[in-house]
Amino acid sequence: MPPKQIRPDATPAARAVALPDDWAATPLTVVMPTYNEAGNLPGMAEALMALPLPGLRLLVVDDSSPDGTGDLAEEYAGRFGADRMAVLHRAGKEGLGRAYAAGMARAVADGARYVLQMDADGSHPVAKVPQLLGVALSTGAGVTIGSRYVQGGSLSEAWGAHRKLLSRWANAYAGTILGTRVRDITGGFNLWREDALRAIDLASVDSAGYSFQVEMKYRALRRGQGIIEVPIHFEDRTVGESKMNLMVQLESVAMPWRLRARSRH
Ligand SMILES: Nc1nc2c(ncn2[C@@H]2O[C@H](COP(=O)(O)OP(=O)(O)O[C@H]3O[C@H](CO)[C@@H](O)[C@H](O)[C@@H]3O)[C@@H](O)[C@H]2O)c(=O)[nH]1
Repeated sequence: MPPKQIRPDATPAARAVALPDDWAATPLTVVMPTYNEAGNLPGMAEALMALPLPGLRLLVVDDSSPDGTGDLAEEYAGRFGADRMAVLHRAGKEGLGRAYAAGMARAVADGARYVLQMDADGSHPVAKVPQLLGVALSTGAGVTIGSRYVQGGSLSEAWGAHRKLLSRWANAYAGTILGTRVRDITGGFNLWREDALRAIDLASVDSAGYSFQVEMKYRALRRGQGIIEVPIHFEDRTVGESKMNLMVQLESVAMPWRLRARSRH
C-alpha cells in the first residue's frame, strides 16, 4: 500500500471537524522515559496533572536511574493515584527506544486510546498536549507530531547555530533516504492513535536509541497511516543532561539505510 500522508503543515483550522463534547476525557496515556531526571520529573508530573484533560494518565518508564527517579515517580504516583499515574520499572539502561517500546505496549494493553511520547526534561511543551489531542481527534491522523520544523515551530534560543544545523541536517538526512515529507521525523513529541500503534509490532522494532523516532514514523507511513504536524517551540533542558552518545548517533546514521533496504524486499 503506498504511504498516505496528510499535508505535513495542516492545522486544525485547515481541517476543522467538530470535536465531541467529551473529547477532553479521551483515554490518553503520556509515556515518559526517564534516566536520571529527578530534577525534572516533579515539575513535569505536576504540570501534566494540572491540564484540563481528565482522561490523561502518566506512565513513567524508568531504567533504574541511579539518582532515584524511579522512587520519586512512585511517590508522585501514590499522590496522584493509580488511575492517573503509574511507573514501569526496568532493570537497567537499555536506551530510549527500548524504554518507549515497553511503555507504549503497556499503555495500549491498559486501554489507552491515544499514546503520547514525551521527554521528561521540559523540552516538549506541556501546554500543547490538549491541542495535539484535539488535532488528532478532529483529523483522524494516526500520528500527530509536535513539530519543530513546520511553519510556526521553533527551536530553543539556547541552541547555537551549529546545534540547530545538526538537528535540521539529521531530519533532512533521514527524510531524504526514506523519501518522506515528514518535516520533523526525528522529533520525540508524538501522539499515536491506539490502532496505529497496534499496527506496528512494537516487539519487532529494531532501534534501541533515538532512531526509534524515525523508525516508528516510517513504519506508520508504510502502513498507510496519516501523519499530521502541529508546530511547537522546543526548549532546551535547564536541569540534568542529554543521554545522547556516540552509539546512539551511529545507530541514527545507519537506521534509515536499514529501513530502506528492508522495505525493498
Ligand atoms: N528509560 C530511559 N529513558 C531514557 C534513556 N535515554 C534517554 N532517556 C530519557 O528520554 C528522554 C529524552 O532523552 P534526552 O537524552 O534528554 O534526549 P535529547 O538529547 O534531548 O533528544 C531529544 O530530541 C531528539 C530530537 O532532537 C529526539 O530524537 C530524542 O528522542 C529526544 O526527544 C529523557 O526523559 C531521558 O531521561 C534510557 O536509556 N532509558
